[in-house]
Amino acid sequence: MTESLKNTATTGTSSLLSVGQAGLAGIKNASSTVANVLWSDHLQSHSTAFQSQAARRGVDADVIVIGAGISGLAAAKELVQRGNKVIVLEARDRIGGRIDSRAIGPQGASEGHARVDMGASFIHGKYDNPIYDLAQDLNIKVHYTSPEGEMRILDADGQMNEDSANRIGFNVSYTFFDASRSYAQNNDPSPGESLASYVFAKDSPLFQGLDQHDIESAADPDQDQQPPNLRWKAKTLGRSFSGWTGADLEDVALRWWGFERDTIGPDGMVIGGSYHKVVDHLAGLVTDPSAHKGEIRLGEKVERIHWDSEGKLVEVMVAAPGVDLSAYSTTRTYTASKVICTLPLGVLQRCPPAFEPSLPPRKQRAIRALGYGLLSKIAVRYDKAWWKDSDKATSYFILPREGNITETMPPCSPELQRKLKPQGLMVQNFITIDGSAQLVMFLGADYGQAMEQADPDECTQWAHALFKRYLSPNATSTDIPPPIDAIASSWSTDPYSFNSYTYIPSKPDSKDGLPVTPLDVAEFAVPIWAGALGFAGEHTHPDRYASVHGAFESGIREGKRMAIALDMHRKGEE
Ligand SMILES: Cc1cc2nc3c(=O)[nH]c(=O)nc-3n(C[C@H](O)[C@H](O)[C@H](O)COP(=O)(O)OP(=O)(O)OC[C@H]3O[C@@H](n4cnc5c(N)ncnc54)[C@H](O)[C@@H]3O)c2cc1C
Repeated sequence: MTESLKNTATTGTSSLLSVGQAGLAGIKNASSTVANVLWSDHLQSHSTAFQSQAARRGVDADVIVIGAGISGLAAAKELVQRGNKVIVLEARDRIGGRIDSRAIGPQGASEGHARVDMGASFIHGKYDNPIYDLAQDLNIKVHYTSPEGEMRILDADGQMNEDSANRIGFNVSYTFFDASRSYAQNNDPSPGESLASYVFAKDSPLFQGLDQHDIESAADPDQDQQPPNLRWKAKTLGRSFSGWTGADLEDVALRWWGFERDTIGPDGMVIGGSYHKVVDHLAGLVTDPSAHKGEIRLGEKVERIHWDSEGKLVEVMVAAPGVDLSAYSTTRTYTASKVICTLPLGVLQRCPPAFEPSLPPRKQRAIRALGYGLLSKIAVRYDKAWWKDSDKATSYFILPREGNITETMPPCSPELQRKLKPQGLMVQNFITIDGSAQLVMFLGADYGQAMEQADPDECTQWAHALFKRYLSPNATSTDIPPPIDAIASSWSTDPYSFNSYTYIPSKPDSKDGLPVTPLDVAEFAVPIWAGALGFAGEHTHPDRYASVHGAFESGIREGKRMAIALDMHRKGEE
């Protein structure tokens, strides 16, 4: 956060750092105090007009939206376009939340220079997906993997022939995306059964067609033993899908796997770290200067949400991050008829604001019981690409080596290493727009935790060594340049996210002992406080949780619902 933001937030004077189409550059360069000051000046006039209208009604806005991630921005856009006054309160000094197109390299985030998407980078499903449609409208380049797949399974020893690699690759994606889903639907797995119990079962399609001898003589990979036969490789590759679920497959419920009605068609990778264009576009619509209806305020951490049921108002109290809440005079209160809360599940679980009155038991159960997993990334940038297929959005899967399963484990203590199960690592060739070359490693669940706890420089060296060994095993070290930059994510400790996305766990709720189901996700979509407090965010969409498109749709859903309620109120139809 910049000094100017910190100051305004703690003194309680105006921190009217809003986002407007013309001002997006100011937001992107939020580290530049000069840009902020200039932008604040511009906003003073904009907000004065806004406040004088609101003041007449004794409230700051019709609706306050908490969080400027994609769900909050979608909700705010919907409300503004339907004629409502909206303030979006965002704790960070940037918009986008778990969409985080980070500048990498010396030039910063100016247009045409390198960025990398450290949060969402794929558009999952081409059809029935509003994010794909938006990307088309905004001319965002999306790379679609061909049906044959630009997927390379890599074995540092070069022992695996192409046929075996293809077979394993097919088995893993078929088992994970098709067979397990139809098994769960056509059978009646108990709520406690895990996705792993099907995927790694002895007769699982994961092992179909693999060498019979290998299958019979397979050692249990969990026993930290040799031999890396094909069955073992398929299993370690299968484990790398903890990046997809955010959790070990042992922790994900089989029963609800494939229950969702999700988007259709292939996944596409957003090129050049440009996912931010989607949120920038929505922010522009929210703060459209011709409408003067919406504002986005950064550096406003919501600490308390109070419903005045008699006055039919909701008060939202904000504090500068780190400010002691007992010093209420240093905070600011916003008042509105309604509030939409898009705080991530991780924030609601670990560091929620005070809800007054407290959240009803069913909402509390949903918060407690749902799983919230981790996907981490480390992006390493080079002057030029030295690996094959650097012009394609290739996914490389690095498999552990025989006799050296710790090599593919992030740098961590021997105790932690003993807890990690051997698993493959997905590395994405990340297509840039500035001519530089980037490799991004995806690490799910425990691997992500270990990486995010480690020293970033050590992680970079570890990732670089793995890339060298696996992506170009025959090159001499002089052929391969050292990295020029690297960024590692920190989603697990980020106080505005605390991990990455929702999953439905196989473990029952710790308090009532009952199974967790998609109804717990649906529970979030139910507004409370006589409709004054609504909820949006990826964790509130039973069909499309854990995704950008799900979060977006949840925001549109809540924005629309509140706009209708406000219209009815204005017409006296309540
Ligand atoms: C590493 C990673 C990779 C991913 N990859 C993909 C992908 O490829 N494709 C895909 O579809 N999805 C992906 N996802 C999931 C997707 O990014 C999320 O589902 C989606 O962006 C969530 O949007 P949201 O609006 O629900 O939440 P968020 O984006 O988290 O928005 C919530 C906002 O609330 C703010 N906030 C938090 N606390 C406070 C507070 N106290 N006061 C005020 N504001 C607060 C946060 O700063 C944040 O801006 C990925 C996520 C991660 C982390």
